[in-house]
Amino acid sequence: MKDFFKYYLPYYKDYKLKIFFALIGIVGVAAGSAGLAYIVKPLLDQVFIEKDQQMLYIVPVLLIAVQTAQGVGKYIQIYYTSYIGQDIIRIVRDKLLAHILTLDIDFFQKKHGGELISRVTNDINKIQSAVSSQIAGMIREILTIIALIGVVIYQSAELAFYGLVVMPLAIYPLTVLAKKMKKLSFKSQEKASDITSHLSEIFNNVEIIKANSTEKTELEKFEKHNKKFFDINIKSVKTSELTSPLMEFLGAIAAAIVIVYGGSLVIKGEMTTGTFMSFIAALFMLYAPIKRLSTIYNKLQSAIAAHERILTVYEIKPTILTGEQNIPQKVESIEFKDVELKYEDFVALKNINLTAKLGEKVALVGDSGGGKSSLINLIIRFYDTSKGQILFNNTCLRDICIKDLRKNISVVTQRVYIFNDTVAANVAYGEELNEEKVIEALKQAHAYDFVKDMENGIYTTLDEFGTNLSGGQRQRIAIARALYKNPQILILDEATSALDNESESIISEVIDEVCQNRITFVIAHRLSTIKNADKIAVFKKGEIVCVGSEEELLNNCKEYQRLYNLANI
Ligand SMILES: Nc1ncnc2c1ncn2[C@@H]1O[C@H](COP(=O)(O)OP(=O)(O)OP(=O)(O)O)[C@@H](O)[C@H]1O
Repeated sequence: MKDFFKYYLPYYKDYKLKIFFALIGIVGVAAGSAGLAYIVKPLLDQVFIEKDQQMLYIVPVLLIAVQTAQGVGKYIQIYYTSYIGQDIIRIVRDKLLAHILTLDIDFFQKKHGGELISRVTNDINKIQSAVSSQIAGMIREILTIIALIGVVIYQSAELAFYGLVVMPLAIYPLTVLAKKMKKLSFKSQEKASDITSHLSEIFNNVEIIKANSTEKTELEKFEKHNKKFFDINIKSVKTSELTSPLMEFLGAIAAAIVIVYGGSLVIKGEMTTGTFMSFIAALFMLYAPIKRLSTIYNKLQSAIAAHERILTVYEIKPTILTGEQNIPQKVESIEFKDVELKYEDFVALKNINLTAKLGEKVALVGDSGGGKSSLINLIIRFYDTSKGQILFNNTCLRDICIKDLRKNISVVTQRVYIFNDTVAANVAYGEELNEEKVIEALKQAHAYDFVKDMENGIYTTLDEFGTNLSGGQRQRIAIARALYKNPQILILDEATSALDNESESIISEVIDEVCQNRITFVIAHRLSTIKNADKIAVFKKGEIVCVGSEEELLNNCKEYQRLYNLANI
């Protein structure tokens, strides 16, 4: 718990004035509670026993005053503590996402998107109440306890001893319960994250689920996760709610002792009824904040568990580190020298030697799993080589600033990402929007003809999945986006494989046109797309087995001949 508070303490320094107001509120609540207990004495002794007329009016006024102090105090405290808590959590959430976004692509491929969403939402929400209302609650309850103990001791130090002696007895069982709560919270958050993961998987794959009629199977899987989540939460309720009866039991024992001992003092005339009643009121009122304090302590365990889960994300550091140099003004060549790539222990590429020159279109072909996409992963530095070097002119790729590198590379994949925004914003994604440049890029991609006929031209809003476009149109928007950047390196990864023959031939023409003045890599399953390639590299089991023009390969490369024959069956 100490570590938890130490971690969040620096965040509070920007809220000094707000903390001050919150504290005033907290003091108001604590003083109000103590005042209420104290009023019992003049009410009984002076109003009821001594029949003091003046006090008859003073006591109710005092009562209204202390209740108002308590109410206003509570309002002020809740407003300011919530403000501080929400704002800290906003910053923590931004910071966590900023960190996650610096991590390697490998991290995202291994982690479920849903799990990450759960960290950024569920886990952080758990911390929110801890850094705001629970901390304030703790301070408030502690102050209230101190104030009430003050009243109790002031009324009778001797009785106070009997009333409070049972308190230390509560410490051990409460600590055991808190430990159990922390474990359960950890498990509960894990389950919550399983649920978000599963939900995001279902919604992302809904087309496959419906097409295969597996709604029931998916629902059953979900129900299992949901039931486990329920079981753990019920266990948590069982544990945390034990605190209350435990405290009530101990409170009753204390009250019983006080009644027997204090009652005998009143009977003997050694204590006034008012003092006794004020004492017993303070004692009863005292057990409520103690009970609340232990509940807060339990809830804090769940925040601590969430915090520990978040810390594990912070412990992961990016391994793909940026270089300092800018990408060459003109990339004349990209050279792979004895390159090897490992995914953990699996060697996906080995002995790769390949050169691509300015103006060239280099095609990568080969069986599925041959290593074509892995080569692209290296160029855009999603992964780093485990051996060998990649040179841009004479500059080592690792020495180039990643941001600058990616600014100069455009990738078009088979899966087109459309954002829920206008055509123009989709084309200019990540860059400043320039209308003329958007139109130019759309024209180059042979997309302007259909875009200008849309309802609002380039300002027509596309939906997230691009469902108001055909597959070929989506692909052309993606090519326009790639060209808008005017990249030095253009990568087309299976960009035409999802298209029908007509769309494919249009896109292939577009690709031929846009290859000039840059280096282009094309991965294609259909060999027809790469007929005009300057160079074809044939991949087999992670190695390049032949490189050459189509004609050369048809004459000399058995693997290419095999692929060619397969394609022409
Ligand atoms: N992120 C990864 N982690 C571990 N292994 C991977 C990863 N990406 C690819 N692989 C493995 O590396 C090998 C090469 O994969 P790669 O995607 O480069 O092949 P490819 O030639 O592009 O295949 P396809 O034509 O099917 O896209 C495969 O065996 C694949 O399972």
